[in-house]
Amino acid sequence: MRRAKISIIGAGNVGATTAHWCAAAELGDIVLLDIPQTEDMPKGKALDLMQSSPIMGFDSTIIGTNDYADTKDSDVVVITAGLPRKPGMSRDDLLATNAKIVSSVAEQVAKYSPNCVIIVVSNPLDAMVQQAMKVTGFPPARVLGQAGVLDTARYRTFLAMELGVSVEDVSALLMGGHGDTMVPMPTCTSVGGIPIRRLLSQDKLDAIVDRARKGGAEIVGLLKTGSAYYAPAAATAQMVEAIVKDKKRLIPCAAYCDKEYGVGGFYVGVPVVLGEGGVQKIVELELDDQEKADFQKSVDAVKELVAAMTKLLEG
Ligand SMILES: NC(=O)c1ccc[n+]([C@@H]2O[C@H](COP(=O)([O-])OP(=O)(O)OC[C@H]3O[C@@H](n4cnc5c(N)ncnc54)[C@H](O)[C@@H]3O)[C@@H](O)[C@H]2O)c1
Ligand SMILES: O=C(O)C[C@H](O)C(=O)O
Repeated sequence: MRRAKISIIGAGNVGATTAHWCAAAELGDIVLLDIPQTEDMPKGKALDLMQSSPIMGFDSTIIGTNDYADTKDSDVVVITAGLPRKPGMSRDDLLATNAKIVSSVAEQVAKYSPNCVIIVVSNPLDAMVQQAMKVTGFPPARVLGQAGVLDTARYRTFLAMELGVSVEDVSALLMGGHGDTMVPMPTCTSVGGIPIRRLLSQDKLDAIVDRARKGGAEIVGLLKTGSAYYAPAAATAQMVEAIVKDKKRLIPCAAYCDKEYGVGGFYVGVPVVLGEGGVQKIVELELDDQEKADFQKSVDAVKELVAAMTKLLEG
């Protein structure tokens, strides 16, 4: 059986850690790419990671490079290239710099791996994934963004901490954009099969939702030099796994919604079936009035961000 080829563009914190999780799970052979100015850094990280394989017991070839030719014919390409935010910044403050970076990366990805599935991680996520689809001209099913798996994992972690139970028993869903307007779905949250509202008061639930919404900023405030990477990389690796193993995971991703949820042609976090070829299906839920209003607010924020990006890029 042929191993999957996974290229990761941007060999910084999220990129290198995604390579680590993907290699440890034997998801395929990995190419870690960064800009020429970083010289041999991607090679160094790749070799270091390879040397952990006899200890950890995984078979995966990992190479580091500054040359897109090495990424040729990848099955999955993860884009983590771009600046992370610093304390006091919002993700949207990265728009101008990262839109240019993601555009140039997407152009190279389309040239060297015209049949791949792209997972965008760079922020501000919902605008970056829209730009990647535009530049590559790929069908929307093959371009998606990582946000919901991470945001949901944060929400699940805080719920498990509050209830003193295993994270494994907490099942949940968050929708909307990857920003302060993300939409938690208490009606889709349960612990060991028990609806969350039977276990937690509304006040406690609201506080947990608020912490999950601000989960990225909480880590930025603690790290001071950049943003989260262990959990974001684990979330990305889970998406890579779903694609290369055609697992058909039902998980939240930033997916292109046109008629779906009445979004009208933008990327936003929704539950999808993720497998071979990318997004196999967008799962449309009946939202209650509050969820509808919150989701619309989040979609409006994404639309504003994309409009700002278009203005920046077009002059
Ligand atoms: N979607 C999410 O949930 C999520 C989570 C965490 C981080 N992020 C975002 O991911 C991005 C990366 O975060 P990080 O912590 O790894 O940052 P980092 O600074 O550690 O790494 C970024 C890497 O991108 C490289 N890079 C810059 N321009 C490039 C280009 N044109 N081509 C290839 N590589 C290029 C840099 O040299 C650097 O090595 C940031 O934008 C961050 O906000 C998103
Ligand atoms: O918060 C950030 O800037 C990084 C990422 O989007 C996160 O949620 O951790």
